[in-house]
Amino acid sequence: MKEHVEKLYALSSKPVRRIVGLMSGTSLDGLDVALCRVEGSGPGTSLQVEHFKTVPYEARFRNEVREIFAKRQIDFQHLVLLNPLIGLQHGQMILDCLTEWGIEASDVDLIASHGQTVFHAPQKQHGLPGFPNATLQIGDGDHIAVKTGIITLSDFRQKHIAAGGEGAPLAVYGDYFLFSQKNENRILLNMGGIANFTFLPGNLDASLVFTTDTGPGNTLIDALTRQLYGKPFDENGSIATSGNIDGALLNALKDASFFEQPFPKTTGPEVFSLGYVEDAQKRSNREGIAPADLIATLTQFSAETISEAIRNAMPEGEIFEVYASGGGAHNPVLMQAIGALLGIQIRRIDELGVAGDAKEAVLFAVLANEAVAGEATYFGEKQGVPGVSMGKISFPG
Ligand SMILES: Nc1ncnc2c1ncn2[C@@H]1O[C@H](COP(=O)(O)OP(=O)(O)OP(=O)(O)O)[C@@H](O)[C@H]1O
Ligand SMILES: CC(=O)N[C@H]1[C@@H]2OC[C@@H](O2)[C@@H](O)[C@@H]1O[C@H](C)C(=O)O
Repeated sequence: MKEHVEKLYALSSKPVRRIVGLMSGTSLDGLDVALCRVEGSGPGTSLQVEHFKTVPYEARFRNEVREIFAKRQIDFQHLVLLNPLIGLQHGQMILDCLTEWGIEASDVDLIASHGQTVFHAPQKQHGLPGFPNATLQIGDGDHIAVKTGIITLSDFRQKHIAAGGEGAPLAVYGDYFLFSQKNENRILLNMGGIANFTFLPGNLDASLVFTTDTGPGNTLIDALTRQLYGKPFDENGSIATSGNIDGALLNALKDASFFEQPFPKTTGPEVFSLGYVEDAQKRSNREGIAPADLIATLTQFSAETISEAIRNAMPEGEIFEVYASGGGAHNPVLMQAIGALLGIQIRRIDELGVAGDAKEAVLFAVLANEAVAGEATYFGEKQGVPGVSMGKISFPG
């Protein structure tokens, strides 16, 4: 309908847009909801997080998603049913947040919804000749738009693949626009289920900017803590602190083709799963390892693969700062191990004005802002994809 297109067109020239960014990550802990006030676009973007909340998922809902999450064989009907269900649930969660914050839905310009990744399959991972990079996020945008009455952009990753990427990480776009700083080389490290980082050169040269996954962040620590201790995660690294790192198992864990691949690269819990750990235990003859030693070793595995990736990305002798975000930034064992391996004090992204837990939701608000009001930004050869506009538009009526 013309009325919707006209509204969208008017949005593109508003001086300030109010955008709700949403992220539901691989940890399945909840929906991150960030209400952002965004001015300008591209390198001229300035953004303020007005409100942020992680709406926790109920155990039943989390288990429903786990039934299909990162699995090659699933009940197909279950996947089809979850697509609208997640859209509706996310829509309701947004409405509840807005009520809590005293904001009318009519005062929000856009919703930017990542959805829930259910399977990530870059070509380098699936290896099937003739098949492209692929990834699937569910939680349909039309349902969010109709439920909330707010124009919704969703399914951001497909355009990245269509333009030659692996569909992730998309962090580079938000990181470059919001956090680049002249004369400071920055690594923005996000440690969710999977860890990734963006390199932002202090000379602000967009063609040197790039972003990549490094491998597991918390996903293996979470999976084994769930299995061995019946807890969702190793709170404050207390289990890891009580265990010892096992060198033989650590070497077996690090012996995987993903770590040999050049940057940029992506992965997911499809690879870094319970089966991955069991296989490394078998190869290193550590099937009987004490639970705390296993958690300590998995924590060190994340820390070493993250630090080695950062080292490999930085030119020799170059000075840089690392700003951490995501749930892993709350794990002191992980943070200290990375700092020790890199020989620097790891800082937190919160110092740069955005709460670490909100950063990924904010990223999608930036991507939606770019789609509606931005110009093409060239990121050069290193990133491997052109500066495309991402996200599919759903009108509420
Ligand atoms: N206090 C804490 N101590 C240790 N770990 C923590 C703490 N708080 C959060 N975490 C870890 O952070 C995880 C959640 O991180 P986050 O929400 O950033 O991940 P995600 O966004 O779901 O994942 P991804 O970024 O891979 O999509 C938890 O599952 C847990 O492992
Ligand atoms: C396929 C997918 O959902 N990937 C996520 C995941 O979580 C962290 C890491 O793996 C990253 O590559 C990506 O998310 C962030 C938001 C990104 O695209 O930058």
